[in-house]
Amino acid sequence: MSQIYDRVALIGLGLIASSMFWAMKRGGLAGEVTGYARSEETRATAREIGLCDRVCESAAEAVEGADLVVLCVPIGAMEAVTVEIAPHLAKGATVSDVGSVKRAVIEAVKPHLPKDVHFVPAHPLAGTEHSGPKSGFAELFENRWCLLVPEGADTKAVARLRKLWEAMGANVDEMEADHHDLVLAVTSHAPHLIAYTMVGVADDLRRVTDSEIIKYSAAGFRDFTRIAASDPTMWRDVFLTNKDATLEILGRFTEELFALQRAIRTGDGDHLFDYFTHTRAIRRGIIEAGQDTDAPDFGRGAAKE
Ligand SMILES: NC(=O)C1=CN([C@@H]2O[C@H](COP(=O)(O)OP(=O)(O)OC[C@H]3O[C@@H](n4cnc5c(N)ncnc54)[C@H](O)[C@@H]3O)[C@@H](O)[C@H]2O)C=CC1
Ligand SMILES: O=C(O)C(=O)Cc1ccc(O)cc1
Repeated sequence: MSQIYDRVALIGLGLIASSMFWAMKRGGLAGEVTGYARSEETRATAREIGLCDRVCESAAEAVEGADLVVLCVPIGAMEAVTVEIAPHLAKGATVSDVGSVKRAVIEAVKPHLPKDVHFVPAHPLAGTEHSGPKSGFAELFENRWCLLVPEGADTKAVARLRKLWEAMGANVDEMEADHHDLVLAVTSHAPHLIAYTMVGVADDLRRVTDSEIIKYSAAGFRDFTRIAASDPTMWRDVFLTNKDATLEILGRFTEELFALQRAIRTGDGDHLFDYFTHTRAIRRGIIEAGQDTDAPDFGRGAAKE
């Protein structure tokens, strides 16, 4: 595959940045890739494992001369990083990010960028519960969606970034920021919160010992524990910044949960049966649309069925 950018800078060297690096290297998609992470330890690990062609001592140094800069830090760090790099960005460069929430990132980043750079927010819908520089792999984005939220950005800059994500194996769609945040609240953010809660509940239930929880974990609970092992900083930031959409979905969730609770208490088998028949149809619809991988890890390189 041919080179799409001459110089890419990755700010934050965790799961997503390292997966991008390996995918770009595999495909020859970037000339030089520079990287920066806040912690000395992460920078040392990156140098050790060959993550990035050049690991820099500051974000400012990393973005110098880059034609693409991708912010791969937790959402709460996006603004500070942008303020730091803004004076050092090359004229005509594209700045993007991979944050799980889009409106908050746009509000944190856009006001600080010079007028002569293009801002094209992005969100790859691919990940695992692992984090850090060693957790990435080139196949992470294969057959996964990457949503671009261009909000009127230069069409050539958007098309070039789309090309990069497609070359890394992703299917690309464009979406408006608030809609993105609502869709993700339903499909990712609320489910993560429910998983965190379920694992917390199991832990509270002292009648079920830890060893029993581990020993008898059926697939459903096992998936909850996997999701609940996700990075606490990242997920704290997701809920703090996608507050309204998450609260709306959780409101609906608790209403439905109470209705099911009532059906169980009153012995209303018809309600339960109809509800589960409806949800089964939704699942089958997803499979027929070819959008389920049945992979144990969401995003772990499984091909579309
Ligand atoms: N983990 C996942 O499954 C997915 C995460 N995302 C988004 O991608 C972004 C990064 O997530 P991961 O790669 O999973 O995180 P990670 O925890 O693996 O890596 C984050 C990196 O950012 C660095 N960092 C933190 N604060 C910094 C700062 N102020 N300046 C410079 N570097 C800083 C950390 O040292 C670390 O190297 C987040 O915004 C997250 O919402 C998007 C899709 C999936
Ligand atoms: O590991 C999982 O189950 C995920 O859901 C991965 C994931 C986490 C955050 C995102 O914004 C996108 C994908």
